[in-house]
Amino acid sequence: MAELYIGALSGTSIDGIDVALVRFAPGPELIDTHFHTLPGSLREQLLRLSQPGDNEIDAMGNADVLLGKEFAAAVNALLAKTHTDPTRIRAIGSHGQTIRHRPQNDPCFTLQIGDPNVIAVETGIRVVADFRRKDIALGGQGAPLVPAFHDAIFRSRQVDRVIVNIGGIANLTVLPRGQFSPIIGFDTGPGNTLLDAWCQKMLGQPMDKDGMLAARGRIVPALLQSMLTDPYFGRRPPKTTGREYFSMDWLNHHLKAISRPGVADVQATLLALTVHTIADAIKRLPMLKTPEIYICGGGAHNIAVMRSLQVQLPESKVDKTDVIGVAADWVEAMAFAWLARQRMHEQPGNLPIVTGASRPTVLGSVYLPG
Ligand SMILES: Nc1ncnc2c1ncn2[C@@H]1O[C@H](COP(=O)(O)OP(=O)(O)OP(=O)(O)O)[C@@H](O)[C@H]1O
Ligand SMILES: CC(=O)N[C@H]1[C@@H]2OC[C@@H](O2)[C@@H](O)[C@@H]1O[C@H](C)C(=O)O
Repeated sequence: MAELYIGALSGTSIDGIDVALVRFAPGPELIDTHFHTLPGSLREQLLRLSQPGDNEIDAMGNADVLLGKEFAAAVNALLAKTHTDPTRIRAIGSHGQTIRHRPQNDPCFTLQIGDPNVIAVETGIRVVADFRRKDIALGGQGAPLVPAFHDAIFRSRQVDRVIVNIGGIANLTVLPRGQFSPIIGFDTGPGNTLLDAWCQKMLGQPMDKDGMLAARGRIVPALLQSMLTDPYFGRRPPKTTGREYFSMDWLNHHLKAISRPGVADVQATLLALTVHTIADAIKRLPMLKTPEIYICGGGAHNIAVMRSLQVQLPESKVDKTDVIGVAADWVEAMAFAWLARQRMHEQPGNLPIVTGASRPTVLGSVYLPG
């Protein structure tokens, strides 16, 4: 029997909440979507919580509830838009908002907020949340989780494929055409986070729309080389990272040695960093024969990013995931609908080969409205 789920996510760009209504019959079909803008004050609070600071517990407790309300509002708006009664939804899969991810700590941890109890009560729908920590309890990094979903919907028998999500952080999934070849998945490094941060700082704009500022600049080779020396890029997977690592402090550290860099030149160099680290990660993948490369996440709209990826990977066709059936903006939200369904069907959600966990496991806890 067909089932309806809603996937909800606020990603590392902290630009707003993506919600997707998905029908599983049993393959997933995207029915409709909604993007819910976060109030500016809450966005500020979340950005602050993403870096170590003062009085974090009070700030986190407050943001946890406020964000839960925003997730509920986002879901309710989608239900209204689609004239869907809440009783028809089997569950909401809510990722929440990552405010800290410390895969290198001992013990490592990850923290997502957006209280699922509030979401359940204010929507009247059961919520599956806390998707990452069971994987961490089993020795994994709790991320990336989307590779299992990519495998479920994007794997081809004929060609090798690489799916690249360019969100705040960029992550990729390698889907070899052979049924039994292992999937590879990891975070390549910064996606849009530094591009957004520099643009915000220098121009007061939340993003460099279509890479226009970057297109006016020239790459600063010394800055690019300095950033590329970061050990993260050379590390072997499993590996994940976050905006608390690739932060303005990280950029300022590398800028120190550069005398009077131009605003557009730094933007161009940051764009080159994103593209270079993704392309380099793909070039170093074993066993792939000219894979097809499909991009999702907000970075797929950055024309300059897409063009330069194609230049760096001339033998492959670089395209958006739209051409293989899912609009680039909605892959992640759909993935959390899928993960909620995995939870309700008591099926594993993680891929140990990707996260480093000791075994596949059912992910997430269930929160009831009643
Ligand atoms: N037209 C555009 N031009 C340039 N950049 C864009 C454009 N549209 C979206 N973006 C970028 O995409 C970002 C949002 O991407 P997305 O929603 O995939 O991030 P996210 O889901 O928060 O991240 P993550 O996958 O890391 O959790 C914006 O912050 C912006 O940098
Ligand atoms: C801890 C965390 O929130 N990680 C995100 C982040 O954003 C992109 C990349 O880094 C990815 O590893 C992950 O999100 C997706 C949804 C994932 O788990 O696959």
